[in-house]
Amino acid sequence: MTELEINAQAKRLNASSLKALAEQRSDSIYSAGPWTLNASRQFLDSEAEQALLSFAKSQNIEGAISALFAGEHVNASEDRPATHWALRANPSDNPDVEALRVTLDPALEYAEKVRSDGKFKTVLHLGIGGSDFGPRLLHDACKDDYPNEIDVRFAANVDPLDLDRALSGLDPHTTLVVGVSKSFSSEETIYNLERVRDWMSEHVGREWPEHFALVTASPDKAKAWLGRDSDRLFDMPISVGGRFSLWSNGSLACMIAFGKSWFEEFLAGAREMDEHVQTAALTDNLALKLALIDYWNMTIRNVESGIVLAYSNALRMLPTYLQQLELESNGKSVQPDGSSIPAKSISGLWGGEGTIGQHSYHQWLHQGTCNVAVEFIVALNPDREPNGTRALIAHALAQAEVLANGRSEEEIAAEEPDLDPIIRKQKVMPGGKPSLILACKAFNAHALGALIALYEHRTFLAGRLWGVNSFDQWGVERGKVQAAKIKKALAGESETDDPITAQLVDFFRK
Ligand SMILES: O=P(O)(O)OC[C@H]1O[C@H](O)[C@H](O)[C@@H](O)[C@@H]1O
Repeated sequence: MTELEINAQAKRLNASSLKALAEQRSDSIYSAGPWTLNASRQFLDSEAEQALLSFAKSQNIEGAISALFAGEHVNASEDRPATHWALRANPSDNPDVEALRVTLDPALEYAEKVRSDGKFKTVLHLGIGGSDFGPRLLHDACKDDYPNEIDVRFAANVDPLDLDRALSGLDPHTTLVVGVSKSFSSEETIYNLERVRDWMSEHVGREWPEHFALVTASPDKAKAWLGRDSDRLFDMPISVGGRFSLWSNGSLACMIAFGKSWFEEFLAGAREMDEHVQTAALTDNLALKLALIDYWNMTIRNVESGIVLAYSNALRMLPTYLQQLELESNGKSVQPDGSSIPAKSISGLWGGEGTIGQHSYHQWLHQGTCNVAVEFIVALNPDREPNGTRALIAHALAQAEVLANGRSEEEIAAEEPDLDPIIRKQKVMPGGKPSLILACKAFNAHALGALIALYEHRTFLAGRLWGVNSFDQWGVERGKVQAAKIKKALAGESETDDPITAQLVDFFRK
């Protein structure tokens, strides 16, 4: 099956009504662990789905799943496996898996100790990118439902205000700083660590290293930074990419806040999803289903923007988290062998929290001219106040229905016969906007683990369909190099090559 043949399927379905297609596909419901996907409202029918599945097989999608879990070097450009899944695996006979799994033990033990000691009242997490988004998401998603007495704060940006805000009102004597950097060289993290070191040593003197726990794959750099060895240096395996690292000791701050059993529940949810992805038939594999829909919408149907709407206050950070996971993984245009990919890869991805966005950008979703695909994540907690919860569900379902079915001029005329015809035209909702609904009726750490693992596998499988290596990120390097040069120019120590940048440097220096 080629892309051309799939394109022919899209052409065939182009003029179809999404409402009619959805009614034909009302059995497009798939489950894995605590999550259920309703995928009815897509421009698909069984013939097109069959074509997509054949395409996936022609890309050896089954081989990709096996290769990931066999620890093959799926990250070709860095000649490494991608082993995030091993951190959540059951105890294993495979020594490589076991070696990764046990890297969590010292940090979990330390977390329990901090919890029982009671010395630290605040944990300040410093990291950026994959060393920040994951722990931030975990903390925000769980802080209301898991008993915790520790105030966890985050700072990531090199903008000094970020750390100023995080430090505001903190008592250094009861603060533990958790510094997370796989490379131990990200400028923002080192900058923030250095500022906090100064702040800490000003207040606690030579005891300052006792207030730091560092998580890294570069322990030598961390030791050099601390000026000594420490039993609070925790490992981040080199084969676990930054954006896949929330299963690692990178989540130490959350381990301390919520405890070992919480973290184990989180890992168990991911493990359940890993098992599903490895054992489900391709037709029922939730991660593959989502990857194929991404390929269909973004590559074949030219969707310009993928929108993730979290109908869950607990998951309000999810769109930001997914931007790194999906765009850093698949925002590429070259295959591992150096040749260009045959077609367009992932579209832009953004989103927000429902119902908040309904009072903002949903106008654009409903009546704008962009080709969008929307994803509703409805994650419920049965213990919450029922009227609000019912309203939350109703709004998610209403938005999905209106996006798909729209409201025609005839319908408006029948419902509002006295309406000025000019206004009537402006009230038309074109509809035909596909969406997915991913729902969980009892959201907790287990469900969160399953959800993130699902997105990881979807990202990897979609990357395979697009022909890219989802585990490297060469595109982020050049800007860092240029910034280092420009910083010198801003300090008056050198010139910049680019005339426009030089002009701007001049502007900021005056
Ligand atoms: O954990 P670190 O080595 O500090 O890296 C932090 C982040 O920065 C890099 O630029 C990458 O884009 C991310 O993938 C990574 O997660």
